[in-house]
Amino acid sequence: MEVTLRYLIVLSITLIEVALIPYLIPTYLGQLSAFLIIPLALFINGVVFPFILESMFSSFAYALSIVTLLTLFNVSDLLAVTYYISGLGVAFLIMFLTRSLWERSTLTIRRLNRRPDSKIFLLTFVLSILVYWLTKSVFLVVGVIVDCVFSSFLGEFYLALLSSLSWILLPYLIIFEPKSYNGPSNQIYIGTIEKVLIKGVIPGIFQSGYRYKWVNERGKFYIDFNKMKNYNSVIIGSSGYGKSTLARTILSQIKIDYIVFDIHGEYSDIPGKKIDMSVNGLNPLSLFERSPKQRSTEIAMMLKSVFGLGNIQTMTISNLLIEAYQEKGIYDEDRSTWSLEPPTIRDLITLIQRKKVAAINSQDINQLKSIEPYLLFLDSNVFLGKEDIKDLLRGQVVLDFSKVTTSHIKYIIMESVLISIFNYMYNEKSNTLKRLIVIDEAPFLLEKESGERLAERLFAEGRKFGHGFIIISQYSKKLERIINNATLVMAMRLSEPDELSYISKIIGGRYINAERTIYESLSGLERGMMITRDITEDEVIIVRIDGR
Ligand SMILES: Nc1ncnc2c1ncn2[C@@H]1O[C@H](COP(=O)(O)OP(=O)(O)OP(=O)(O)O)[C@@H](O)[C@H]1O
Repeated sequence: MEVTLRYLIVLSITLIEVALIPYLIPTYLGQLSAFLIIPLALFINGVVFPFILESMFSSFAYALSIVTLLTLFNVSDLLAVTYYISGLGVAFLIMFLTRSLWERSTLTIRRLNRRPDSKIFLLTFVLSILVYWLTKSVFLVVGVIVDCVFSSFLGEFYLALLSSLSWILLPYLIIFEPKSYNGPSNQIYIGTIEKVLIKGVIPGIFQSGYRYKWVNERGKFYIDFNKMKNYNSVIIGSSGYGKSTLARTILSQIKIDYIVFDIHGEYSDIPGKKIDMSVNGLNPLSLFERSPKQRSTEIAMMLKSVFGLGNIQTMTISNLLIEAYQEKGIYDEDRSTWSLEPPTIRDLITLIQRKKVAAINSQDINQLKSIEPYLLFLDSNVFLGKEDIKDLLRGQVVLDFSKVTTSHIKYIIMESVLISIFNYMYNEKSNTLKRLIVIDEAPFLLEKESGERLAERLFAEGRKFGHGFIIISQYSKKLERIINNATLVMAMRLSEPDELSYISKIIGGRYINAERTIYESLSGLERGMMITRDITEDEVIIVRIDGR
């Protein structure tokens, strides 16, 4: 057989394998292909190629191209190369036992060139530049050079040409057909996948179970909210590593309504109306379609959380509120009155002052006095907003809290807006995501008991009504009760050991060794990188976020 034809056959086999394996990986066999199909293919190649090429040396030279294939399929460790080499070993044995083949093969050794072929050096130069231009990979360039030099000593120009060409063709086939995560429709592009966590081929000797390691991956990472079990996600990471940037990347592409709780004024450049909460404000005593009694309890509980009030103070406020609603003609039993204009904090203070004058015993006066300072503290123009909250929150909205001066007021507005979202949410069921709510600096809300309870309910019940949440936090404290209802946890660099182990456990799932590997990487992630579990592939990946 012609030498050229032999190399063409070998190259074609490799290319067919490369073309077929990507179709097998995502669809049918998942990670199994990396552990079964590739090693098997490599072993068979190792056995068959020496017979086709009629040379052990050429087959070995070709092994370098095989390394490319391995690298591209993330089976980049030396262990995997041994599948091919062991195949060569089997071929060697067969050749040795069948003397004729052995003799033909050893002819190559005798043919070894002492003076390398200059044509091949020129070829090396051209191919190296081409490979670098196409792939920007020094690894592949080194592969071409080694392959060519090896072939030049064999004096086989075609081997140099064909096996080097495979260093270009293999990456070309894969680079230009990246593995797609989550399909092309309804997607939000997040960035490029750089690594994927895979289970090692052999169980660890000094530890129980398989060891996990990161291998290079190529592909794009998308979020498709409608494919999520619930629409909730958590973004966690130390300050300055890109949490808000990631949220902005999502929001700048999303087509549906959203509400962003922007605590530090970091979302001014995304689409949508920006509302300065220090100016517009809203009346926290609005009913938001609740009954006056329910709403009075909610407000009293909120003030209890904010100021750490006692039970008697909380009850006093609740009763006062019911009275204040009644003074405005709003009654629990008459639903038609619920749409009347609600009282304000200022009305509540006036009511206390009137009641103090009218009180007949000192106990009543003292109770009223004990809550008065808190209400006076909240007597702010911020709470005199007359705009209908429903109109305020329609469409794509950024609620800018950066100019609201006191944290108590900030919190009360936040909780009131969330309660209104919560109450209006029940009006309509939905099978798709209709509105995304982004809460930056979530601990600010979650540290208060009433805020935590509210967030927990919203997280658990939002899906049915087409509401999804993105909770952003620097630490996991207080996230425990909501994180289990989050489909996607996107973690950036963390440094606290407790945080690291908690989040690694969440992302790593039930595999203890995976958790260890994630822990180590999470503590050293660069800015703009994250570790997450891809929900469609169920793979843990490292993504470089395309920040906007
Ligand atoms: N993916 C990215 N690509 C490029 N630059 C980024 C990326 N992510 C973040 N940065 C840069 O890092 C800086 C901090 O980012 P960002 O404000 O998003 O961090 P953060 O985690 O939200 O911080 P904080 O918790 O303090 O709000 C910004 O200057 C931003 O431009």
